[in-house]
Amino acid sequence: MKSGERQKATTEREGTRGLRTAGSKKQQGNKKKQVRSIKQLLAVNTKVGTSRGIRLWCIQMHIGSGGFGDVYRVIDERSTKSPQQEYAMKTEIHGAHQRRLTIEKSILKEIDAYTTANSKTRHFCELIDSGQTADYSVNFAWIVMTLIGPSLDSVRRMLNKQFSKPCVINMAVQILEVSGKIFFFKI
Ligand SMILES: Nc1ncnc2c1ncn2[C@@H]1O[C@H](COP(=O)(O)OP(=O)(O)OP(=O)(O)O)[C@@H](O)[C@H]1O
Repeated sequence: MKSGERQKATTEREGTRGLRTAGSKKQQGNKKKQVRSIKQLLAVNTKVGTSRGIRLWCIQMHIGSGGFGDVYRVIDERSTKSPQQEYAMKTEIHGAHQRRLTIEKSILKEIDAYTTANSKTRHFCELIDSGQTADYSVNFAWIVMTLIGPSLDSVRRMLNKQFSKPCVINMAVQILEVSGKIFFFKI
């Protein structure tokens, strides 16, 4: 992340009030989840933004967590659009894996530049905003991107592990298309 982008975040909450500890008893059942339980999630209505940013992101809900970050549904509190457009914010607590979000951000930027220049169908999330905050007891870096639907895995579970044949073919075509693009980007 460039130094100019390392702006101090503005928040409407102070101290650690915007944070809550992640993990229920069930979540603490295995080793991976035990690691997650000591991390903290941002509470609903927490505001995150940069001092020079036009947008102020308001946390709506925690969508899920990956190996190195948490993902939230957010809206831009300063937007006058109605209905409010929803986005996804991925956060990363500063630590051993910090560079993963930086790498993800540069990949999204590169893809953005390509898709804008070539007006190609999107298969990737658009990078909307990014920043870093030190306003809470834990520092975290964040990116805001297009909000997409639930993962294929959760849809599969919702459908009792049954996809129709046309659906499978449609998914296969899209996966091949996106694989071709990833190859093009040499990611
Ligand atoms: N742009 C997005 N819109 C909606 N949900 C998202 C978005 N990005 C990620 N998610 C969801 O957030 C959760 C965590 O995603 P994340 O990308 O952090 O980890 P992952 O892909 O599951 O694993 P890994 O850490 O190995 O990349 C997943 O349930 C994913 O479906």
